[in-house]
Amino acid sequence: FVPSSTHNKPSVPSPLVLNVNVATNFILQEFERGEFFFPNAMSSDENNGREKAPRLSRPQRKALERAQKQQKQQKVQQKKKNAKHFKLHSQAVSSLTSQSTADDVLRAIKRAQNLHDAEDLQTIEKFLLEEVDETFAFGYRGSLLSRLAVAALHMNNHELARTAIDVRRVECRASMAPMESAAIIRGLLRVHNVTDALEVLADELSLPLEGTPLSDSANQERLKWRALALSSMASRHFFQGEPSLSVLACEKLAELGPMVRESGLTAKELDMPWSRLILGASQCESGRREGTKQEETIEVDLPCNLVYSVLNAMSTFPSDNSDEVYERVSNALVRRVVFLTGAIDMKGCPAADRGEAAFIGRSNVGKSSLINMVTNRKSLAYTSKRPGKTQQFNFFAVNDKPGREKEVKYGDVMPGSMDPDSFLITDLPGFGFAKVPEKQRKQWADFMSQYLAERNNLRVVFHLIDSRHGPTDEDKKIMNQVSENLPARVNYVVVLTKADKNIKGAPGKVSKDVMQSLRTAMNENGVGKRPVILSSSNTKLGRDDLWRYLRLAAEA
Ligand SMILES: Nc1nc2c(ncn2[C@@H]2O[C@H](COP(=O)(O)OP(=O)(O)OP(=O)(O)O)[C@@H](O)[C@H]2O)c(=O)[nH]1
Ligand SMILES: [Mg+2]
Repeated sequence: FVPSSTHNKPSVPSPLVLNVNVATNFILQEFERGEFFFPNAMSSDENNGREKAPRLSRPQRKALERAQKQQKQQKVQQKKKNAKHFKLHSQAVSSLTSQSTADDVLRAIKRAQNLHDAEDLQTIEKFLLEEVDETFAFGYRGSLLSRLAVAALHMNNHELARTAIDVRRVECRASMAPMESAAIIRGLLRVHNVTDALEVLADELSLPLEGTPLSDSANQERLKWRALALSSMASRHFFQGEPSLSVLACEKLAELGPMVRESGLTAKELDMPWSRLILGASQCESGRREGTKQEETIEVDLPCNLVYSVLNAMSTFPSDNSDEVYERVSNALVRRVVFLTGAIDMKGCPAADRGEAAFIGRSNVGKSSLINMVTNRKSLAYTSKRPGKTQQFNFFAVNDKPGREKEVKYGDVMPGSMDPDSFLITDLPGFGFAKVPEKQRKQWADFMSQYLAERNNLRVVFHLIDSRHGPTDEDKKIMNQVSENLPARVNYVVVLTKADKNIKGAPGKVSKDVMQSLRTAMNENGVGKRPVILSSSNTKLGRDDLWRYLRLAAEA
């Protein structure tokens, strides 16, 4: 209030008095308004500072002030910059810095995905691409990028996903985990980007790794995740009604199966979702039968029933003999089955209007039981402890038109037609049973040779042999007959039965001696190398193998 210059001029007192008065008035006014600021209330530091100030020269003081100001400005700018790039909406992790942990980033990604916060996701991407290098989070940057890609796909941000995938592949290749590739593939499939999914599969999950055996743990890991990625592909498209892509995935799985076996991975370690795949395939198939429009993205030959594609892939993999899976297979492949007729000669056979599979073998070897097993019915074909139960050629129709049994029983004429995968099963009387009169035995034998040679819709003959005893003389005769008369279009398959009763302490296996005598008999009687299936109607062993051949009848 009092200009310092006035102190230097004591010769003029009146303005000073005046000024003091004015000042007092002003103070009082301000006080009344409650806005007064006491000069004495200033901190002693400030006062001291004022007193100390003269120690620096003016240019020095100014320079100091400038430097301080600049420093302050820089700090503010840095803060602003950080806030612009890496400040997140997320409260759990509100900003990312190079000191953040992988867990922080992961939490931020998850939160952004859950909240559909596109801005946060972009901020995290910028952070991962621009702020940190490969040393960040102990080398987990690649994993974070793959998680980011998955989140981006969830939010339909394809561009961001692509960048994350590409950068990961180029900069973090060494640390890429197969599990992450599989997750990315799943993400890509979810948004219908099959092209990219196949590309990731080919680039990141190809096999085998150079110079390493398949049993190597890195190869095993890849095998496992490649298999799971392919199953995701198959399952997703089955459920979406796009069978061609699923069939393609199943074909790739079937190629992978033998490698998986070679690697030593077990069914338990793989934990393949076969049950779900079969469910998907059968749902897709029923849509197909009902004429629901199905998307065809690529050119692939579809089987007569999509379940066969899954089955084909499944049979190349190590099996865990899951009842649930087998149940689903039979229920999907045998939706209806009906006894058509019994025949004692060629005239009595039903129309040869679809493929056919026959079960032949010695009396009591388990033919009727095996038919019940593959069709998942308890007593479709009658079985008995007493040999000679089946006394005629019994014909069963699988997946015939609905209501076919009414036609058979009452002669009604039903509308509709059989399904594309319909086929016939023939249960034959057993040979070699002494109690059957000679004349009847001769009649059956003649009928059988005629049937094998002339039944032109026949596609597969299962020759059943007891796995405990090996081939009998009667079996050898059949082999001879097959080699001489069976047309080339018919597949001949040997089935070893009752494996559950086999070798004490090692049920489900067949003894070397039996196997040796079988191979010798096959060679000596002209059938040579043919498929041999080990089966048991009790434990359902061999069911998927049997179905691989039944498929030939269904597809005829
Ligand atoms: N433990 C065991 N017993 C079986 C198996 N398959 C069949 N059997 C039994 O073997 C007996 C004969 O079975 P069938 O299925 O009637 O045999 P089949 O070949 O049809 O006999 P025929 O009609 O006389 O020619 C029955 O008592 C069945 O329960 C099997 O895999 N394991
Ligand atoms: Mg029988």
